[in-house]
Amino acid sequence: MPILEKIAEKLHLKSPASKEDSAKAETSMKKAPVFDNSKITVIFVLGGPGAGKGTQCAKLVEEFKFCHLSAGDLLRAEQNREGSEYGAMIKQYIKDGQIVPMEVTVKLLENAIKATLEEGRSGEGWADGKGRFLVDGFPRKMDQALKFDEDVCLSSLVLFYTTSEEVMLKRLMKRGETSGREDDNEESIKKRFSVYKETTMPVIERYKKLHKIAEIDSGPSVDKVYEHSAKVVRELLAGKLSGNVTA
Ligand SMILES: Nc1ncnc2c1ncn2[C@@H]1O[C@H](COP(=O)(O)OP(=O)(O)OP(=O)(O)O)[C@@H](O)[C@H]1O
Ligand SMILES: O=c1ccn([C@@H]2O[C@H](COP(=O)(O)O)[C@@H](O)[C@H]2O)c(=O)[nH]1
Repeated sequence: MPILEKIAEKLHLKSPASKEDSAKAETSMKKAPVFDNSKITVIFVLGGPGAGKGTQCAKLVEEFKFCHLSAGDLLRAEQNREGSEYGAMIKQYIKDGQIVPMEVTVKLLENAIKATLEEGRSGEGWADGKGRFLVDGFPRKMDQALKFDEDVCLSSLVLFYTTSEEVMLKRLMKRGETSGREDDNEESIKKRFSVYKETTMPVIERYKKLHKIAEIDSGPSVDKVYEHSAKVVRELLAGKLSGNVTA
C-alpha cells in the first residue's frame, strides 16, 4: 500500500476500502467540515521562516485568548512521542525543510482543536461552544490548505508576515544559538527559504484571490508589528474586515 494511504488509514482518516468504493463514496456524499466556522474561528499565520509568526502569535494569545497551534510544534511533539511510527519520517522532513505529508499534519491539527474544545474553556471567544484558533506555520502547501478548509474548518483569515530573507536569516541564526532546533542552521534555513518560495507562495496567492489575506510588514520591532496584528484581528473579530488588507 502506498505510504500516504497507509498514513491516512493509521490516522483513521480512511477505512481500508477499495479505491473504487472510496471514489464512489466521495462523489456521492461530500461531508461538511468537522468544525462549524460560524462557531470556530481559525486564523492561519503564514510568512517566511523567521518572519516572526510565533512571536506575534504569543502576543495575540495574551490579548485575544486564542488557542495557538503551531503546526511545526505539533510535528516536533509527534516526532518525539514515544512509539510514534512517523517520528523518523518527520525528523527527516524537518531537517530537509520539506513539508510532511499533509495527512499527518492535518490530523494532528484536527485532534488538537478537538482536544482544546473538550477542555471546555470559558471567557472571551469561548462561550457556547465557540472557540478561536491561531494556526501558525500552516498551510504551507496547497493540498493542506484545501484539505483543512474542506474537511476540518473553513478558515477566516490569513495573517501574512513579510520581511526580507536577509532579516529572516539573521533572526534564525540568532535563534539557533539557543533554540536547539535541528533546522536553525544555515543549510536547513536555505532549504526552508526555497520550499517557502516554491510551495507556500502559491498558497498565499490562493488566499489573496479569495480576499482573505492581511499582509503585515514584520521588519519593524516586535511591538510595532504587534500594533498592526492586533488592529487586523480586532477588526476581524468585530466582523468589520472584508477583503485583503495591508497593515
Ligand atoms: N519584529 C521582530 N524584530 C526582531 N526580532 C524578532 C521580531 N520578531 C521575531 N523576532 C525574533 O526572530 C526569531 C524568529 O521569530 P519567530 O520564532 O517568531 O519566527 P517564526 O516566523 O515563527 O519562525 P519559524 O517559521 O522558523 O518557526 C526569534 O528569535 C524572535 O525573537
Ligand atoms: O504544515 C507544516 C508545518 C511545518 N512543517 C515542517 O516543520 C518545519 C518547521 O516548521 P516551523 O513552522 O518553522 O516550526 C518546517 O520546515 C517543515 O519541515 C511541515 O512539514 N508542515
